[in-house]
Amino acid sequence: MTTDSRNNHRLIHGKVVADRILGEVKEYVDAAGGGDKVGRLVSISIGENPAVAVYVRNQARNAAKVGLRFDQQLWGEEVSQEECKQLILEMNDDPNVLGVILQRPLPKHINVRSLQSAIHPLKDVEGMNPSSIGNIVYSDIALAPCTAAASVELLKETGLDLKGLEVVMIGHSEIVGKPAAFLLMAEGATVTVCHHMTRALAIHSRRADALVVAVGKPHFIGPDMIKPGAAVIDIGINQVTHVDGSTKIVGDVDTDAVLDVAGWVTPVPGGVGPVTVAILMRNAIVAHQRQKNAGWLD
Ligand SMILES: NC(=O)C1=CN([C@@H]2O[C@H](COP(=O)(O)OP(=O)(O)OC[C@H]3O[C@@H](n4cnc5c(N)ncnc54)[C@H](OP(=O)(O)O)[C@@H]3O)[C@@H](O)[C@H]2O)C=CC1
Ligand SMILES: Nc1nc(=O)c2c([nH]1)NC[C@@H]1CN(c3ccc(C(=O)N[C@@H](CCC(=O)O)C(=O)O)cc3)C=[N+]21
Repeated sequence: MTTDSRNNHRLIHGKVVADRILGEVKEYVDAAGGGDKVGRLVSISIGENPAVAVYVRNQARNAAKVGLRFDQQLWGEEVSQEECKQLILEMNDDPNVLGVILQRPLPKHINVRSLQSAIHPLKDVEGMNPSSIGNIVYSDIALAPCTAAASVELLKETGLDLKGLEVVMIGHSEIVGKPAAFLLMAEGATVTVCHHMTRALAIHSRRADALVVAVGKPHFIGPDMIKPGAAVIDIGINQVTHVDGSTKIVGDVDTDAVLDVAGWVTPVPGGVGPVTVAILMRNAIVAHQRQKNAGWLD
């Protein structure tokens, strides 16, 4: 089924939002004296993972676009918890390190919560240190987990007034679903959070003015699951293999089918992904500002 061209205008393209954010970041970096002055963004991956590789490749591309130095570190699967913690603590004290992001997933023997806490809050560019997450409960949302923040930016792109908006979040992960719910509450939305224990999911999804989906199941949401005219933010990234063996990335939403009913839909790829990467760059300069205000930088 092809998408009726009449409805393609209902797609919210992430690139437009991402480019606007990247423009602001580039301006800040230039005004601060350029990448050498601002310090490098460190991305830590432990072991190989295709989804992480895509994300890190785009981080590198965007860092180059805004003039930030990017240090892509790939540690072996066998690295110990203690070694990781030691390396991160050294980065906290290294004035040339602007911020650190720890890519997920991590090997089973690594305690992600412990490593997240080891990244100093002022260098925690993904906002996943418990104290950073705590800030968004206090509605200090300037530096928040990237995908959650990207979802809110894309929802704002619709022009809908978030105050009192009925938003249903499907998925309650610590890195997407839960932070997104708090960010939406900070904007004044009325938020319902669903997960696999939620009974009669469709009752919730069909009453939503805006539906944010972070489940990880291809085409999980069809037109029967949404209210006509609703905004649909698709966070899912799923690789599907066709009968001919070719693979494709699709979201949690059946975009073509939903386009006939929804008011707005974010496509996958081309929606939340690019904005997630741009938000990481923006978080990096927020961290720089906070380090300056804390007297860490001369
Ligand atoms: N674009 C981007 O930047 C990013 C995209 N993603 C993508 O977002 C998706 C979600 O990832 P992540 O947030 O890590 O989520 P997780 O994979 O950690 O968890 C999936 C969530 O969906 C819920 N869920 C699973 N099945 C159902 C169901 N049948 N009904 C209702 N809820 C259900 C789970 O509930 P429960 O926990 O109760 O089982 C859980 O909260 C993935 O596709 C991931 O690739 C992730 C990070 C960044
Ligand atoms: N600590 C941590 N935080 C994350 O946010 C995180 C993570 N670990 N591990 C991996 C997943 C995956 N993820 C993506 C983000 C953007 C794109 C992205 O840029 N996607 C483009 C297409 C990519 C391309 O094909 O170039 C798009 O959707 O248009 C992809 C994947 C973040 N993740």
